[in-house]
Amino acid sequence: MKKKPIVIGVAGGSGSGKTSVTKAIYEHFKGHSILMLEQDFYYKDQSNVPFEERLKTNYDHPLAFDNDLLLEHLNALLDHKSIHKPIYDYKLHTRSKDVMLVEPKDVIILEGILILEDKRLRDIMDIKLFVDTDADLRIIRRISRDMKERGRSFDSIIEQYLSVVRPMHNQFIEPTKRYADIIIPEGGHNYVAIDLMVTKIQTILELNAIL
Ligand SMILES: Nc1ncnc2c1ncn2[C@@H]1O[C@H](COP(=O)(O)OP(=O)(O)O)[C@@H](O)[C@H]1O
Ligand SMILES: Nc1ccn([C@@H]2O[C@H](COP(=O)(O)O)[C@@H](O)[C@H]2O)c(=O)n1
Repeated sequence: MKKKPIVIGVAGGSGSGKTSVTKAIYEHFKGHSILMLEQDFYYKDQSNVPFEERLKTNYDHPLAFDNDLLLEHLNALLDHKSIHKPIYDYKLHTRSKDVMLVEPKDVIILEGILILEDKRLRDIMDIKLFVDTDADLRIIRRISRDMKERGRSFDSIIEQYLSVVRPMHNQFIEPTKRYADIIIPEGGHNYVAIDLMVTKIQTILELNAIL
């Protein structure tokens, strides 16, 4: 009988370095049986909402996400079935028309600002990480990334940060730190924490292979 895949959750504030940590772990096992599932790709579809309205959506509130679909997909992968993962477009603020076929794998890394907020998701995770980075570093990283990669202006990033991102972080994201098994300071360049995670995953995979 096939072993249940290992699910690792990587949470943390926007700009904390979640994606960098996730990619570092993923790269280590690349070519092996591992996949990444980004909660951001499961923002609710807004293709029927006018663009001007999409600009006003609160993307840092738990209700912005379609966690039901995320859960459905996770359960399918745990059942060794493939899924059609949505693709998210940060410039258009909605899902793209395309989807991505994702085959089931032995290790699933689930990454997102609010993945530890939903008990249903927490209960599926074998290891829960929280990437913990000070707010000043997070906003500096976010400005740089959102201007380069997400088509945002400096003014729009600051306005969104002060009105939504910061208060939602304090209300919903920061409190989920208490659910984490491991807290990783500073994110993507914390090679000690990344190496520890890689070793842990390797051990679980080796045990699964012999048991
Ligand atoms: N430890 C770090 N030091 C400096 N920059 C970092 C570090 N970790 C991540 N970054 C950079 O900060 C930005 C946001 O990181 P990212 O991993 O996308 O964060 P998140 O997924 O939590 O929003 C990226 O441009 C990334 O290259
Ligand atoms: N249309 C959107 C959707 C999301 N965001 C912001 O993305 C952040 C989460 O992604 P990270 O990679 O930074 O974790 C979240 O804080 C949203 O504000 C957005 O700006 N526009």
